[in-house]
Amino acid sequence: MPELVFFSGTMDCGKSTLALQIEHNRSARGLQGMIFTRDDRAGEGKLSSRLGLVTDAVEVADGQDLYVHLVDHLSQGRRADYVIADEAQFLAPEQIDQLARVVDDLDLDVYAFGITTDFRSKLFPGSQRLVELADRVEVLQVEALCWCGARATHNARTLGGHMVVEGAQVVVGDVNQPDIGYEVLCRRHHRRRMTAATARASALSPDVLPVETV
Ligand SMILES: Nc1ncnc2c1ncn2[C@@H]1O[C@H](COP(=O)(O)OP(=O)(O)O)[C@@H](O)[C@H]1O
Ligand SMILES: Cc1cn([C@H]2C[C@H](O)[C@@H](COP(=O)(O)O)O2)c(=O)[nH]c1=O
Repeated sequence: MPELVFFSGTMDCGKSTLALQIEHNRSARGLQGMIFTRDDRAGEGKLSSRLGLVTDAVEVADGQDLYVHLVDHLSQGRRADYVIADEAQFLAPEQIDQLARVVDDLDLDVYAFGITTDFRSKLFPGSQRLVELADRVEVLQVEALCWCGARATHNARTLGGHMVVEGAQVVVGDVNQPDIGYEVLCRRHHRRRMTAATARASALSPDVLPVETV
């Protein structure tokens, strides 16, 4: 049975790498994939991994109907044996419904990859819809780690190394704004807004001893 699978995890846990591996293994056996992405750090129409691999992809636009895109593609006599959607957190909920329809009505497997929550630990609308609709949600095996060594479960946005909790939900990483970065943290340190830089700074500052009053 074809499936809608949501591979989810924090940033930097290997989602795009896995997407490229699935694509490689299937294309090595003569299958052809339809690859969707949106706002990849490598630029428009690219699916890239931090390991340096990159492939061409269809850049999804606002309001684009992904089911219609597949139907048009197939009715032109072109092939699509499976579908990959990277950066799926950036898709609209309706586009996730369209991907579910691709599974159910076109009998194609759809592998979606994305982060579940944003820098404030709130669900992205696209990821929420994936959790609601997916046949399976798979958490990636390679753990990203917090600076303290615990498993990283949350994504922090940083400004000059300091965690911020205000701002737009979507700010693509590694492009345009050099001051803004992302860091994965465990829940404890995300709650305390303690990044690697702030932890280092507080470790360096001299202990403040309680002052005894007479
Ligand atoms: N220099 C490196 N050597 C080995 N593995 C690396 C290196 N740089 C990145 N990685 C691996 O790549 C992962 C990030 O891959 P990527 O697919 O881009 O992540 P995601 O799409 O989840 O953000 C890291 O978690 C790490 O396992
Ligand atoms: C937490 C968070 C992330 N983003 C952006 C930053 C990156 O461009 C992608 C995640 O890509 P990755 O391959 O999983 O590293 O999402 C964002 O726009 N808003 C956020 O809150």
